[in-house]
Amino acid sequence: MQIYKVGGAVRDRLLGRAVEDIDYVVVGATPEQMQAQGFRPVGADFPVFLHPKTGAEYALARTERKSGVGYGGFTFHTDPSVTLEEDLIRRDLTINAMAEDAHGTLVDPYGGQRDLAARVLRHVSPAFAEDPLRVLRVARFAARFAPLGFRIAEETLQLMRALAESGELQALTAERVWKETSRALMEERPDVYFRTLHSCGALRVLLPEVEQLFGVPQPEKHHPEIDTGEHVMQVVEQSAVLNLPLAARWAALLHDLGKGTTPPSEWPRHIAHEVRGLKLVKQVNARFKVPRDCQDLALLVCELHTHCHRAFELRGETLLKLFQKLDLSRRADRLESFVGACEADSRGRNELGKRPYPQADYLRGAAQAYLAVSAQPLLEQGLEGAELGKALQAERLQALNAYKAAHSISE
Ligand SMILES: Nc1ccn([C@@H]2O[C@H](COP(=O)(O)OP(=O)(O)OP(=O)(O)O)[C@@H](O)[C@H]2O)c(=O)n1
Repeated sequence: MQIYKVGGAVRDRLLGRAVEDIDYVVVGATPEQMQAQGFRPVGADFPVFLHPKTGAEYALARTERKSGVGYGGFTFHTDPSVTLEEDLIRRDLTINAMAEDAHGTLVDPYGGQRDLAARVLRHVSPAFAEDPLRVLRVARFAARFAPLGFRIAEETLQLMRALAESGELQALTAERVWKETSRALMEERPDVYFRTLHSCGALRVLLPEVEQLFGVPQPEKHHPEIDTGEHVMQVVEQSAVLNLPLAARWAALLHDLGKGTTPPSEWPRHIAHEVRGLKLVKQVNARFKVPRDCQDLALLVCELHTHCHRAFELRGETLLKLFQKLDLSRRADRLESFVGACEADSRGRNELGKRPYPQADYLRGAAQAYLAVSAQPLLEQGLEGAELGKALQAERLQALNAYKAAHSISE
């Protein structure tokens, strides 16, 4: 049997990037031979094995034929006569379809090096269409490699368009879509993922609530970019510039969904879009079985982002309600993500986005004042239950009013 490194490890080495995990392909072996050498099979029907010591993945060279729609709709053909070239041709992109033998010799039958040098994401062959998830993968690689100047080949975009139109994307499981999307959100240019999906027609299928923001105008005074879809893309981009965690990036993507349901007669204003957005955010969260912390933050940012922008105008009572909604006394960690997503929103507006955002520090200070109020003295006075709750809120309100007063004096 011959063993080769394949895929991301080869690509990343050639790009001079850190190699995280190494995948291997094995040519000329049977499952029985692999097991005899101590490799552990990953699943009953899947020709992938784990190395007994390193845990690295070793896949038998295989060809795939489609047998049905969706995940699990594959049959694998694997036998010792499948060649390395036959295995590589069914992979997604030329830059992912290179292999390297134990001596470091590169096997590159489909122009991976050429495309790396030219900064092109190009599919290897029509076998690309065997797995519709690849539409999302290409968009994710575009998001990752955009800072290096990569673009998607025109013929690959056409194939992605055809797949988006074929209805196959609907069959992708929630888990697979969320995995790609959450990984893409953590890339350097997450907006490029959504821009790519928008341009090939996949956003319409996967996230129609975001798709419908394109073409919706906002008032030029606050939004020189005008188009709501463009605004949201810039906000998502800024969420990465600010190095925000996943939940805040997800919230950045969904914060303005309500603007997609404003009657055109009201454009470019979007009265109560924060509340109108909530139903749509819930809908998207449920569709992709999004983790709880991401779900909750997206709802909070959707409902309350304008509060954050208007922080200086908020009365003590409103600040109190805001912090209660954020459940700050139990979830103090949430403040940074909330404020971060709101700052990304403020920055995602062309040149106007370069304005400072003093609201962030103001709210941080107010939150400190709120959290500094301790229940201990009240407990010592013998208060309990609803009475204790009421007294605690009164003290918090006092602290917030004092903070507000001190802040306006110092201004
Ligand atoms: N739907 C898929 C998934 C994977 N692959 C192939 O399997 C390799 C390994 O897949 P994976 O580990 O998911 O991706 P990497 O390329 O290693 O990228 P990443 O750095 O994102 O892990 C890819 O390079 C590609 O050759 C593919 O062709 N189609």
